[in-house]
Amino acid sequence: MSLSEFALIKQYFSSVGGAEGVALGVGDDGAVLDITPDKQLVVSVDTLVAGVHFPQDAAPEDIARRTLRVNLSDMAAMGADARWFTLALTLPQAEADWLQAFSEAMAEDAQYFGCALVGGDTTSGPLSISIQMMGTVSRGQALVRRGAQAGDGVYVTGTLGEGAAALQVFSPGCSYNDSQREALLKRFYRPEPRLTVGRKLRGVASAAIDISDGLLADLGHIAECSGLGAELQLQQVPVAPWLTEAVNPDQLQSWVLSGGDDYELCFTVPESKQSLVDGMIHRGELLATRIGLMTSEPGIVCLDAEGQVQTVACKGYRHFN
Ligand SMILES: Nc1ncnc2c1ncn2[C@@H]1O[C@H](COP(=O)(O)OP(=O)(O)OP(=O)(O)O)[C@@H](O)[C@H]1O
Ligand SMILES: Cc1ncc(C[n+]2csc(CCOP(=O)(O)O)c2C)c(N)n1
Ligand SMILES: [Mg+2]
Repeated sequence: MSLSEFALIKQYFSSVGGAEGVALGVGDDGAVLDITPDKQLVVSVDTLVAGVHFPQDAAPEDIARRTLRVNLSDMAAMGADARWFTLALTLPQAEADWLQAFSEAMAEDAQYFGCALVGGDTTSGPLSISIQMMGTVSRGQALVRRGAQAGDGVYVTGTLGEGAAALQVFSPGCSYNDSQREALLKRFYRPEPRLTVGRKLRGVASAAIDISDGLLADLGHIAECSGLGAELQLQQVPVAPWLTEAVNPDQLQSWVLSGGDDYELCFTVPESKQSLVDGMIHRGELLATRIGLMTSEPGIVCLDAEGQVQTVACKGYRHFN
């Protein structure tokens, strides 16, 4: 029987680390490593494979921006300042035009987000791009998945569902109009890594993760790592109004809760900090919405507007499922 992505990692790789200087190893959005008495290095790696993470015929500039931003999203989830990255590129062929467009877009985004390419590896084979991202935080300031406590509020940045909705644009017979299509493609290829939010949440959030696999799956990681569960108020989960109008409610709910590819942050806040966070949201300093509560009972419970428990079938994207 084939193992799922997470069972595989747990069985074969979760106990390989554990050396001196490893403040946090396998199991979070990035590892946290002690480098100086007051600074820690945050490291993560994410691979994008043609046909799995983006369409085979995607433009080189789109692939470059998406790959960099998806990796920056893990730094945001850790509350880290992104600093340096390496690039491992596997290409079916070396085409000058493709490489020019890819490298120009990557350089432009790297400059915009304040990180620098410092090395990599180039091989021939099916199109696949890996970025290893390195960032820094002051010691003890990294946001981690395991820090939530029962009673903490659950929040999410931005809006959810557009990542999954964008996949329809790549299918024949897609029913979006031109401006919707454009907005979804932008969202898919240029997700906004929530680096500023991550920084603001240092010392405030008790746990954080970025939503790559879907809200239920990724909030599930915070819950599991913290030995807790969560209650989600479904009607509070933020969705772009135009998407609510354009898509049938069942389809929309599945995209919002389980679609993935949103690259927003989900984070938890202890009660003592909630008025601070709610004030920041109210003043427009933090683009986030409170969507639920951490509970001591394991599992994620979804509640509808009447407080009734709703069963949601698909929990999120998994490789090898
Ligand atoms: N082959 C591996 N060896 C060691 N650790 C791994 C391996 N694959 C994944 N991990 C670790 O397992 C955890 C979960 O990995 P995963 O790729 O799901 O990260 P994520 O941040 O949740 O998702 P995403 O890759 O979409 O950002 C991370 O801590 C990651 O570093
Ligand atoms: C062409 C195409 N088909 C499907 C998807 C959906 N998808 C693929 S991997 C993934 C989870 C995040 O990946 P990982 O866990 O590897 O970071 C999601 C939601 C896509 N993005 N592109
Ligand atoms: Mg992540």
